[in-house]
Amino acid sequence: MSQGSPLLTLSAIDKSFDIHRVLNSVSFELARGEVHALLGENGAGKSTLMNILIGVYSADAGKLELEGKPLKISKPSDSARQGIGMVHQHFRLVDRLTLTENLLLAADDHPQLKSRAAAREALLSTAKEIGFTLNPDCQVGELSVAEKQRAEICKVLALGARILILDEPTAVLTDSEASSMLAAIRRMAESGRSIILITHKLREVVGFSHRVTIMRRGETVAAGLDTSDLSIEKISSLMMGSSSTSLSPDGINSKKAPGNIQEHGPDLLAISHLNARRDDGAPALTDVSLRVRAGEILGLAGVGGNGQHELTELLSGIRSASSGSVMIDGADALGLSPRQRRKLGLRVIPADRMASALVSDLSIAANLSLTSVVSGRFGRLWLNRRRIQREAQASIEQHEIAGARPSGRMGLLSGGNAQKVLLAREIDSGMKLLLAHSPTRGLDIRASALVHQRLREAAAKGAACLLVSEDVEEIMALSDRICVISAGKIMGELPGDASAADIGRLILGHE
Ligand SMILES: Nc1ncnc2c1ncn2[C@@H]1O[C@H](COP(=O)(O)OP(=O)(O)OP(=O)(O)O)[C@@H](O)[C@H]1O
Repeated sequence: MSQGSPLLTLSAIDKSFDIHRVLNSVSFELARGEVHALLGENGAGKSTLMNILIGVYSADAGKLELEGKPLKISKPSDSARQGIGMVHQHFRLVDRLTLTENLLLAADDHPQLKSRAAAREALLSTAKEIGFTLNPDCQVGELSVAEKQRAEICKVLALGARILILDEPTAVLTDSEASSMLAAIRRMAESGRSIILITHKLREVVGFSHRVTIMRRGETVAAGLDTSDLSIEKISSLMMGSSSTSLSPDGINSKKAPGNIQEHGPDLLAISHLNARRDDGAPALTDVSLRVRAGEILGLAGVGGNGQHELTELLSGIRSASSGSVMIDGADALGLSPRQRRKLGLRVIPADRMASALVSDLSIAANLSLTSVVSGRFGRLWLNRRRIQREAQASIEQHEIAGARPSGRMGLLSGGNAQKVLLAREIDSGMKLLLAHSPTRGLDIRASALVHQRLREAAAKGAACLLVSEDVEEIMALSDRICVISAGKIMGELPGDASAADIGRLILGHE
């Protein structure tokens, strides 16, 4: 990392939405060739600050400077012209096009990338430089999540980014994919680029970043600290205020709650010899049998892409099985709609909450009441809107959904607060079986701990919980029993106190 004058400086940035002050005199400084982690709890203001830098929002006050000169950014193309690029969590690639075509689509301001051959060559040389392999002629829709991410990074770099903002780049990756991504990020910095790494994973901050800036509630609480002098405990207390370090680095309370393991009741979920296919016709699930009893959490561990997605869709009622049976609370559920399964007591926290469970264009009250409206609880002919608002306000208070108003738009909530809305809606008195898929993905330490607490409480009250997660620590922290899935097959069952090595052996197919 090069010393000397900073490459980029943001000083005393203010931003409000209506009367809500989101950034309060925030400062941030980036050096040439560094990986600079930007850290803060859900809702701290990280995305808003970065959106100001890339021209999506404009600041109400404050100053931006690039190489000591004022930087004027009023729209995204201004930041791109200055060599600032962002890779968002939801990739901006068109699935039906090849990677080369995606680059051409984004290359309006880049006459040197106008021909297909030039765009293709730019992608290949960028990939080679940072140690990625990619095929520029492959349709993006055929790529895995990790490949799409590499593709998006190459696209942004090929467009000339020298400052690269990465928004939680490892959130959707497996452990080994994440390690190679982090190593590539270091290589990008070594080649002179500057990286802003937004992450919730403190190990990535300490292990892979040169410096860290920490935000809390719209303010900078630590600016540009050298990570070589910092422990994970110190970072976590700076992030959350001093009261806070009973949580482990990734937000996982390492002990199961005392009394969590109780006398388990009857099977509320019984899956027998289930077979299903993927969208492309290949086998997704082969002869899967599982049962989850009242009062227990069954963890389903495995590397992502091994049938977990299809299993959750199938249990939710949005994918069909080729054979086998699924019983929910003793009733045959396979032929039932999602709504009928809900009546049996099934509640679902899907992996991609914004795509499959929440409606970002609707209000928070509408999202909280969505399922009750369908069931007629707020009236059959006319909706009792006042009651919907009143109950939403009570839910917001009870679940401490910061910055939320019943009439506020769902899509504007931060990730952690959006998950709280979903938990508030799904964990209700009618719940018997909770299916939670990667419930803490993208959440900060405190929000993750809250989700874990909710799962434990649900089990303690007698619900059966199926926790599907790629995060082995999460599985170990919460599960009473653990099953391992690989290539769509259940590889075996382990007790809740099994070690990561035991789980790893089953994932690899070794007894
Ligand atoms: N366009 C907007 N209108 C109103 N409020 C907004 C808007 N964008 C963000 N907010 C609010 O600003 C606050 C900061 O949100 P922001 O997304 O910047 O946080 P974050 O630190 O990136 O959180 P996360 O880690 O969950 O992504 C939140 O309370 C959010 O609801």
